Order: sequence, then structure tokens, then C-alpha cells
Amino acid sequence: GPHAGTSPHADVAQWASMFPDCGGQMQSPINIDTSSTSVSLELQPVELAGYRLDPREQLRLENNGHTVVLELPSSLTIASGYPQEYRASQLHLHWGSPEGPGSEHTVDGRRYDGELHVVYYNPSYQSIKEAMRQPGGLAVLAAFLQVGPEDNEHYQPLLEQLPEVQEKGKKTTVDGFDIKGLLPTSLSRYYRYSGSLTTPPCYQTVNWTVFNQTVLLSQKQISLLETTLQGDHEELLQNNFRPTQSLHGRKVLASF
Ligand SMILES: NS(=O)(=O)c1c(F)c(F)c(SCCc2ccc(C(=O)O)cc2)c(F)c1NC1CCCCCCC1
Ligand SMILES: [Zn+2]
Repeated sequence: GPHAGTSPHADVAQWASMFPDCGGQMQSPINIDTSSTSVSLELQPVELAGYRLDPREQLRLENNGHTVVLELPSSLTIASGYPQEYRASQLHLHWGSPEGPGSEHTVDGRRYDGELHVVYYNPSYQSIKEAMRQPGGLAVLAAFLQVGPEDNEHYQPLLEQLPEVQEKGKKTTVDGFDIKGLLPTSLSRYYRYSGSLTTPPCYQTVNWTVFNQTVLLSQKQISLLETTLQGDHEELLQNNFRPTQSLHGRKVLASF
């Protein structure tokens, strides 16, 4: 986990002074206490559409100094599992270091090795810049990454490009591939709660889905993620997760 002050993503009081929402009562990430979730049978399986991207489609991959971001076409949508359709904007990852795990959400106090976020926006707004300011404007699908016995081929198109974007600000392109392969096989078992962006401006406009099933990557793949990218001042970009935030009475729903 992060040592005080060295984590590039440290969530210190300064965020709230510069970005007031960061001090709000509906912040993310959170610890999911599975004994206090409520089952809601209204939560249908999440269904994606347009996720098999044409390999001729070039997707931009960028190290923005805080994470590695893959831009996604708005033709990738959430077709069900949410009150209305959402369109994709980008996906990015959170990870730890060889010293410890780096998921943002925790489950019963357990932090996983990493976490995938696929960020969507409500298309009834003109752009994500507008949507992210509106309640229900954003939906983020979150999946835990965990060390398993073998390589996860679905992650290779992303991971093999990390050396190309080692320095902050570096960009490259990735051929379109099957985005659904990055998510767990079961999209029917998940937690749902209302929260926020986990980085400034921390807008409290995110309808979160945290899948119950984890995604397995090899130790080699997780280590590549933990030891390749640089943030500010050529330091290794590690532990880019925000500490868990208080629920302030929010309910966490479970689809199972
Ligand atoms: N977990 S999360 O979804 O809150 C999240 C993070 F935790 C993140 F850490 C990030 S990256 C940090 C924010 C950032 C910094 C620089 C640049 C740039 O130079 O282009 C862009 C963004 C990051 F990009 C995101 N997601 C973004 C939040 C930024 C504004 C809305 C756009 C899509 C979602
Ligand atoms: Zn994120």
C-alpha cells in the first residue's frame, strides 16, 4: 500500500480545499461490507453492446501520469442493467506495487491486486464533460484484477503497449479488440451504489457497478502493470488508488 506522501494518488485534505466535492458525503471508492448489502431483484445482468471493436479501429492509449487510459468509441454501450442507456468514454486501471495490492474498492476489508474501470456517460447530455456534472451522468463498471495461474490473453493488447507509454504524457494506439474480454465472465453478480469519481473533481455523479467475480491475470502481467509506467518526475506510477471513503448512510445493493 502507499506510504504517506509517496502515493501519487494520495487523497489528502488538499483535494477538498481545491475541489469541494472531494469532501462530499457520496464519495468513492468504498469498502463493501457484504453483511450490510441489500439484495435487489430489480438489478438485471449488465449487458454490453458494440464491444467487439473492429481491429482496423485504432484506439488511443495514454499514460496521463495518474493511470493508463484507453479511449473507447461511443458505439460501445451498456444495453441493460441500468435505468437508461450509457455510452462508453474510456477505460483505465488502478494498481498497487510489488509491496502490496492496489484496487480502489475493497470487499469486507480485502483489497484486490488491481481494478479495471470502464467509464460511461449518459448520452442525453452533449458530452462527458457535461454529463459528469449531472446526477446519474456517469456509470462506471468496476472489476477486480487478481493474480491467477496463467496469462489473461484478453489483457495482452493493453499490457504489451505499456512500454510504449512508459513516460507520463506518452500516447500510442491499440488495434480494436474485444473489450468484453476485459470484464468477468459473469456480469449478473454485482454490487450497485451511488458514488463519485475517485479523482478530482470527485463529482458525485457516478452510478457504480462493482462485479462480484474477479478477473484473473498472471503474476507476470500484474507485475508489468506495477513496474512499467512512470508518473511525475520519472517516479514509478504505483498505488494509484484512493483510500476508501465513508458511506455516510448510503445503501449498497447486491444483484445476487
Ligand atoms: N476512477 S476515475 O474514473 O474517477 C478516474 C481516476 F481515478 C483517475 F485517476 C483518472 S486520471 C486523473 C485525472 C486526469 C488527469 C489528467 C488527465 C489528462 O491530462 O488528460 C485526465 C484525467 C481518471 F481519468 C479517471 N476517470 C475519469 C475522471 C476524469 C474526468 C472525467 C472523464 C472520465 C473519467
Ligand atoms: Zn478509476
